[in-house]
Amino acid sequence: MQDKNAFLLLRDAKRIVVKVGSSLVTNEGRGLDAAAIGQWCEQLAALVKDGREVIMVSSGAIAEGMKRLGWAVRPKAIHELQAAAAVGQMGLAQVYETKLRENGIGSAQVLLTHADLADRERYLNARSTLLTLLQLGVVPVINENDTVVNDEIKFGDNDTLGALVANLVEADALIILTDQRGLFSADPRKDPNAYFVHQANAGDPALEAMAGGAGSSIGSGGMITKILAAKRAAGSGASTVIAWGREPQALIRLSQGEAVGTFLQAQTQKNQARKQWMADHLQLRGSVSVDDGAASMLRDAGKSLLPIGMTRVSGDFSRGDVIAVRDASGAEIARGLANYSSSEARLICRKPSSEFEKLLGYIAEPEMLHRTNLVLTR
Ligand SMILES: Nc1ncnc2c1ncn2[C@@H]1O[C@H](COP(=O)(O)OP(=O)(O)O)[C@@H](O)[C@H]1O
Ligand SMILES: N[C@@H](CCC(=O)OP(=O)(O)O)C(=O)O
Repeated sequence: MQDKNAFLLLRDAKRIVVKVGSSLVTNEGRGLDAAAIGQWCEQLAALVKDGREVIMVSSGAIAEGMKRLGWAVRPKAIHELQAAAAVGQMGLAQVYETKLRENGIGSAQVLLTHADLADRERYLNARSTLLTLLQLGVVPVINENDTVVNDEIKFGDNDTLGALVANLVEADALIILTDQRGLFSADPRKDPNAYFVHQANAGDPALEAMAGGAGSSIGSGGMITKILAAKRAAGSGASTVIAWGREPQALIRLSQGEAVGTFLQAQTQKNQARKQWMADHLQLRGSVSVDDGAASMLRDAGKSLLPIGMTRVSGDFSRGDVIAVRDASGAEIARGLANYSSSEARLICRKPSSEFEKLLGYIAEPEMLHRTNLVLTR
C-alpha cells in the first residue's frame, strides 16, 4: 500500500541513515568538497539536536586518495586502489570530524567489510557499538574498509553498505544523496524524455528496469544499486529517499515531511520485519529458562533479559546466535540474539552484573538478551 504523500512518514523517522556518493563528496573527483560536507554536517547536527539518531555513510576515499597521490586515472590494480582508499580516508574522516565538531556534535569513524556483517558475532559487535554511539549523540561516519577487501568480497558501492547499515541498526529511513534529483524513468544523462518518479513501492520490479549504471567515472553503482539498496532496506522496514545532494536543506526538509526527491516506501513495518527475521531463524542454537519474575519483565514490562533471572542454560551457542527463552513451564516466550555464549551464560546464570567481571574476566553487556534484539513469541 502506498501513502498519498509518503514523505510525511519521515516526520516520525527517529533513526536515519544518510548515504552520500563519491562524486558529491569529492566534487566529481576534484577534491573533498568541504563546503558541501559542512552543509550536510550542519543538517545532521540539527537533526541530532531535534532528538533524531543519524548515521552518515560516506564514499569518497578512493577519489580523494587519487587526488592526494596525484593520480589522474583510476588505477586497475587492487593494491593501488586500496592504497588510495587508505590515503583518502584520512582526509574524509578529518573533514567530517571538523565539520561536526564545529556544529557541537561528536563523530566516530567506523570502517566495515562484508565479512563483519556476515559473521554473527561481529555483526552483533558492530550493532552494539553503533547503537551505543547513537545513544551518546555521536554521529558515526561509515565507509567500507577498502584496504582489506578485494573485488570478490567487497560491497563495492556504498548504496549496498548504506542499506546493510539500515538493516543492522533497524533504521526508519535511508536517505541516499546523489548527483541527480532522484529516480527517473531512464538515465537522464542519456534520455532527455525521462520523467521523474516521485514515489513508488520499494522492491517494485518495474523500478529495476528504469535504473541504469553509474553516469560518471567517479560514482560506481549508478541508480540500479540505489534501487536494490531500497529493496534491501525495506526488508527491515526502512523506507528510502533518493535525493539531490546539493538540494538546499534537503535533510531538514525531508525530516519535516517535505517531498524532496524520490520516496521508495517499505511495505513491511519495522517490528514485523524483525519478528519475521527472528522467526526465520528456525534453527535455534539453544535456550535459557527464566524464573517468573524475569518472564513477566520480558512479557509485560518490555524489558531485557538479565542473567540474574535465568535458571538454566541449554544447548551450545555462541555470542550472536539466536536462542529461545523459556518460562518455568518450559514454554517458549521469546527469542533473540545472545550476548553471551552458552559456556559464559552458565557462569553468569543467576548472577548480578556486578559479578560478571569476576566470573568472566570482562563484561560485555549487563543483559543476556537486549530488548532491541528480542521478540516475544507468545
Ligand atoms: N533511472 C535513472 N535515474 C536517475 N539516474 C540514473 C538512472 N539510471 C542511471 N542513472 C545514473 O546514476 C547516476 C548516479 O549514480 P552514481 O554515479 O553511482 O552516483 P553516487 O556516487 O552518488 O552513488 C546518475 O548520475 C545517473 O547518470
Ligand atoms: N568505499 C569507496 C566507495 C565506493 C563508491 O564509489 O561508492 P559510491 O560513490 O557511493 O557509488 C570509497 O570511499 O572510495
